[in-house]
Amino acid sequence: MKLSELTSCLAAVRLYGDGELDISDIQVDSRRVKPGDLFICLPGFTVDGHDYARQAAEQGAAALVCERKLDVDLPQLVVDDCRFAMAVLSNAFFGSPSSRMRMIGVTGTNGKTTTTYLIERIMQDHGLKTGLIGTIQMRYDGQTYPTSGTTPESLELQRSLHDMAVKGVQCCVMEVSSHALEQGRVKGTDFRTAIFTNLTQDHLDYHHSMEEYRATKGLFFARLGNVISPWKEERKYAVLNVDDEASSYFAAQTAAEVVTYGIDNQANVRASRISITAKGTSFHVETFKGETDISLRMVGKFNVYNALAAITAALLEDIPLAEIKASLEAVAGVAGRVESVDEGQDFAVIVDYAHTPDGLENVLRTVREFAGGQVLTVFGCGGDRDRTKRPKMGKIAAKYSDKVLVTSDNPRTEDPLLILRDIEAGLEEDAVPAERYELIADRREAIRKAIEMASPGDVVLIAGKGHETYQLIGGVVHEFDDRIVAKEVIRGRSY
Ligand SMILES: CC(=O)N[C@H]1[C@@H](OP(=O)(O)OP(=O)(O)OC[C@H]2O[C@@H](n3ccc(=O)[nH]c3=O)[C@H](O)[C@@H]2O)O[C@H](CO)[C@@H](O)[C@@H]1O[C@H](C)C(=O)N[C@@H](C)C(=O)N[C@H](CCC(=O)O)C(=O)O
Ligand SMILES: Nc1ncnc2c1ncn2[C@@H]1O[C@H](COP(=O)(O)OP(=O)(O)OP(=O)(O)O)[C@@H](O)[C@H]1O
Ligand SMILES: N[C@H](CCC[C@H](N)C(=O)O)C(=O)O
Ligand SMILES: [Mg+2]
Repeated sequence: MKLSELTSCLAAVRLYGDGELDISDIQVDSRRVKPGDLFICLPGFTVDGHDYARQAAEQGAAALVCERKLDVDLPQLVVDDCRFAMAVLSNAFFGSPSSRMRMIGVTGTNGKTTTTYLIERIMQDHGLKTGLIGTIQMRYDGQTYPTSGTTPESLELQRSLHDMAVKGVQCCVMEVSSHALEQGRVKGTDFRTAIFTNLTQDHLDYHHSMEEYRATKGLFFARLGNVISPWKEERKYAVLNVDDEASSYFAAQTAAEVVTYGIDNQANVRASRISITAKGTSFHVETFKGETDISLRMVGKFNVYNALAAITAALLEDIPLAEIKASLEAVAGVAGRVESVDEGQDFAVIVDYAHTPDGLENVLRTVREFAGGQVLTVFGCGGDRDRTKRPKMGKIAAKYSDKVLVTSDNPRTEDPLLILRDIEAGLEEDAVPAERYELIADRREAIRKAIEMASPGDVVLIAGKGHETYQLIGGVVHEFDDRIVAKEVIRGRSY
């Protein structure tokens, strides 16, 4: 594609140099630049991509996109905001791939991954070739690819959507994080349906206040309909959880058709008669296309919400309710979400990805409902993330557990002991007796201790890392999987 063709899709831009040269690819990491590539200089949170322009040039970059004219002998597109320019250029370069498939996006503090998995299953079973992008992985056309976060950067996203389109993917369901909305990672992506799960505290390190966090999530609904592909039906849907008060705020922001789901309040898709056991959750659902009973193999009231969101999105795709029911009932669960570790022991061990106060409270309430004995909770909080959630999670863990083992999650660049102390501050504030909790920085050791302590009928909940197969300590990535560690300890205990 010619550089000048690309510039035409950007509003405010100054071009220095030859616009007629061909661009073979786009890169944002100088280390990946190949001859003929366009290098976008991203002013990052840790380093500035402008400092790597020279290296990109040495590796054969054809041109640069930057926020100030650089002293590098290459054609340059000077823009106001490289991150936003990246989204627009990537979408144009890859030929607006989202316009070639049904896009369903899921945002909210908790439940995004689970909801996307449920939707993927329904779409696949219906015979639609479906792609999935989110926290655990990206997968389509029989292949899985690792992801480094929840929502990819716009360049990677458009590249992946393009590949999906080439491989005949008809529908893509993806998680849309608040970081992504703030940074314009999904800018230009043509969503047909935008789903909201819930809004509770997380990421206040990045968004500063709940109002700001909500406003960022609101961008998803406010922008829905801004991108309209000529061949697609123009109808867009905002699927909102009517039991979450943020929904009315989003409803007021969107031009799309609002479709609601919920349990406690009147909704277009509403569940009732909920029954939760240790094996699963059943409920009755009334929808705008009939009613039925559904028995999920996943536990917890929160999974009823995730299922309702998936049902609503699927009905909007004209999938019959009976088919939706069959697909949902076939899902055994999502990796690392209330996942049982069963080595034949006489107590339960559950690994869960709850890493927010609300997530932890939900999973603990569920666990308490079917625990035949004590609840022993192992959890920690990630470093370089919202500090204010730490004491809150400490309080919640103590409220619903008989014993709490406070340990490390991914400390990242923080001192693990200081994170533990932040959590302990919540325990102290609630005057939790010292014998009801322990601080053990080594996660393996904390898991070992909890499992050693368990008696028949007890539940050991290991929260925060779910599917993760690593632990980030300092700058080092260590292999670590709660499920494997728990298995090893249980096996060791039985001999
Ligand atoms: C805060 C944040 O969003 N950071 C993202 C940001 O990193 P950054 O700005 O620090 O990047 P940087 O290291 O400063 O580099 C700046 C630029 O220089 C370039 N560079 C750098 C070195 C070099 O030798 N050559 C070079 O060209 C880099 O490729 C980059 O383009 O840009 C990077 C790549 O473009 C992202 O990977 C990175 O996400 C980091 C890993 C991250 O932790 N993000 C989290 C907070 C996040 O986005 N989470 C959300 C929500 C999670 C959820 O609740 O589900 C998510 O969607 O994952
Ligand atoms: N609808 C829900 N409401 C509240 N908590 C939930 C809900 N669904 C799941 N959870 C809890 O949150 C944890 C994370 O769930 P899930 O991975 O589906 O959320 P997510 O929004 O994708 O998280 P992330 O922001 O990390 O991508 C689960 O392990 C569970 O404990
Ligand atoms: N998407 C979340 C995941 C947190 C998972 C937890 N294990 C941690 O590392 O803090 C985040 O990046 O904040
Ligand atoms: Mg997720």
